[in-house]
Amino acid sequence: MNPDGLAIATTGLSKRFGRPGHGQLAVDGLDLVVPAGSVYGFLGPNGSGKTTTIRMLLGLVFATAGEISLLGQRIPDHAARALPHVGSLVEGPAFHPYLSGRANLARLDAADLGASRRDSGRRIDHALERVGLTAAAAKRYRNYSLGMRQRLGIAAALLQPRDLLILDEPTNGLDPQGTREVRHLVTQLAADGTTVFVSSHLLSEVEQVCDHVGVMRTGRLVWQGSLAVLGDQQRVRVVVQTPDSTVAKGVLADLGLVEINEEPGTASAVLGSRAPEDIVAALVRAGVAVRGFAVQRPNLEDVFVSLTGEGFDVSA
Ligand SMILES: Nc1ncnc2c1ncn2[C@@H]1O[C@H](COP(=O)(O)OP(=O)(O)OP(=O)(O)O)[C@@H](O)[C@H]1O
Repeated sequence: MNPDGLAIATTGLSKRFGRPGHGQLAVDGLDLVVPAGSVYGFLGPNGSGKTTTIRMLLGLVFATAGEISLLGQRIPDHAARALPHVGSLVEGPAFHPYLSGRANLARLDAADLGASRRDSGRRIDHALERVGLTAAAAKRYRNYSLGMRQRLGIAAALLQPRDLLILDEPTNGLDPQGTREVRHLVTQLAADGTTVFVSSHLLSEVEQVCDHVGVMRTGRLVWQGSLAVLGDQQRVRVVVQTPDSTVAKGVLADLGLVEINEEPGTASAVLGSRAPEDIVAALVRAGVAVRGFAVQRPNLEDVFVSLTGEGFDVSA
């Protein structure tokens, strides 16, 4: 693969719609860094430029400025080298409602002139199996649930072996069951070693499946990084509920905990390297009446707010 270990890298990627010097800057100076093997959540409210970025990555629209490297190949110049290794789901493929899932895939597979005809059946079976649609393969597309439709779209992207999958809002419009199905599928694909770049306007969704995230706001990438930060012990806090909050505060301090807060009825601190059970034991030994004890891990929103100093507003 590419020498720098990145599945996608862009520098200064920008797109202006309309006349040069006028019109709207839909994407503004994006430096995306998507490590190979990652599940990268491309997060941002509707209209923040996610689809436009994805269309540029796939060579579907020209960038106004900037550079794109996809699997180590420059886009659009070397798109023909990179794109056969990239599966995508953008605005969903047009499926025929009266044909079965299998027959729909067969039509798309037949349109791929680079694929050998002899292996067609095997390719289709494999793609159906990977998205869990083997049992429903003979059902007409119009009778598929929304989740099944979306999974068929992903199956279409998987007719060939892929190193990278780019999915634009794959759970948009899905009910909770469909969302779970797609989320599970993304996790499975990633476990098989495929890099997945998936856009979403839902923070909770990205948090559940992704290990890297980029946050878009009005065309700009406002934060990008690894979600390993969520497991960072320095961000985990213990919260003690007790009428003896002043004594509890002293116990936490004696144990060497830092960033201690005390309010009437609660004392809290950063957990650090201490085991929660040792803290409870020390509190009890000191005669603190522990009414509640919680270990609070930060969620993506907390981390985002602490890193950028801004609220996360997906409805903007
Ligand atoms: N072909 C186009 N011509 C003019 N403006 C466009 C075009 N495509 C997108 N835009 C504008 O560019 C901005 C970014 O749109 P884009 O679709 O990339 O955002 P998005 O984050 O993917 O949102 P959504 O989830 O709603 O698709 C929007 O203001 C949109 O109106």
